[in-house]
Amino acid sequence: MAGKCSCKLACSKKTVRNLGTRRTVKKQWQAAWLLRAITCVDLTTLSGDDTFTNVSRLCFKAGHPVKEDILKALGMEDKGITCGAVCVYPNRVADCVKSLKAANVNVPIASVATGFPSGQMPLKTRLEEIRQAVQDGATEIDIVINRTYALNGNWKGVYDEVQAMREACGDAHLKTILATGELGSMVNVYKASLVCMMAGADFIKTSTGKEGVNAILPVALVMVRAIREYYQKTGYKVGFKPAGGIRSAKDACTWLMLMKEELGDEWLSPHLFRLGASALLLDIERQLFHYVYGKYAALHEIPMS
Ligand SMILES: O=C[C@H](O)COP(=O)(O)O
Repeated sequence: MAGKCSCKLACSKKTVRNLGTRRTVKKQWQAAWLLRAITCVDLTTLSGDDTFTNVSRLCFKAGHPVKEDILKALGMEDKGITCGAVCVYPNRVADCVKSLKAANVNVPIASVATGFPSGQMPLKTRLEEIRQAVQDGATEIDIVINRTYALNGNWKGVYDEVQAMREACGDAHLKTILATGELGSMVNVYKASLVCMMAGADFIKTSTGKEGVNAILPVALVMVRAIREYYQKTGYKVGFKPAGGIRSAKDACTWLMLMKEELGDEWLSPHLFRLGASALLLDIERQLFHYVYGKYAALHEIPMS
């Protein structure tokens, strides 16, 4: 991706290169950061072969993200640590409602909607999909923006659609997925971020996880700076959700550092920060296991990850 100003782009690259190195967290501080990361994870399954069975398992895991013995060793067994939400296709929302109830787990249900991931459907259908997901029990909706409009510079079109989606959500939180890997330039990422926030997004999210390039730090930096600018100008705090390809505990810490450095401590909690990930929890649990037991877990030792 190339922005108009190569100097700014070089600065962004330097800023993000330093993120994982300038500040590193180790030992008990790393364990604390990882537990914090867990509370911000939107534990996700978005597959064609999703069934009630794997969705139930996901829901249970979202409510019990770390094994009891590890939590006890960390003195955190009574802190009610859960993931930020579960994230599924609209057709699986009812499965989540049933599974969370059966497991006695209180975790929000996020549903992707609006013809995820491409969004190539009539607006009427996309809005109906949102309403149905909310009616079925989703309290958070992850929509995709219209990339055709964005690439053609039709920002009014993007704004109008997101605003209609905002309305269709009712009380549900709206996360707008920019699909930055398909936006073609940093300038478009910046404009799309602002347009979504102006249209009422509660969160802006990098990617669907299905693009060729998903959550990457240089692009995220543009988005979080747009959030900062929007906050400074309007007083509204908008959340940030990187998603797609986030797999390691180290990555999770780096994303938290980005939030701390660019937006401050308030953006280190689930109401303003989420990590969209299907496979991140395994590595986080492995690292916590290592911190507690001084060795890496065999897979059978953390079977629910
Ligand atoms: O919104 C979440 C993403 O689809 C998850 O992507 P991932 O499977 O690469 O973690």
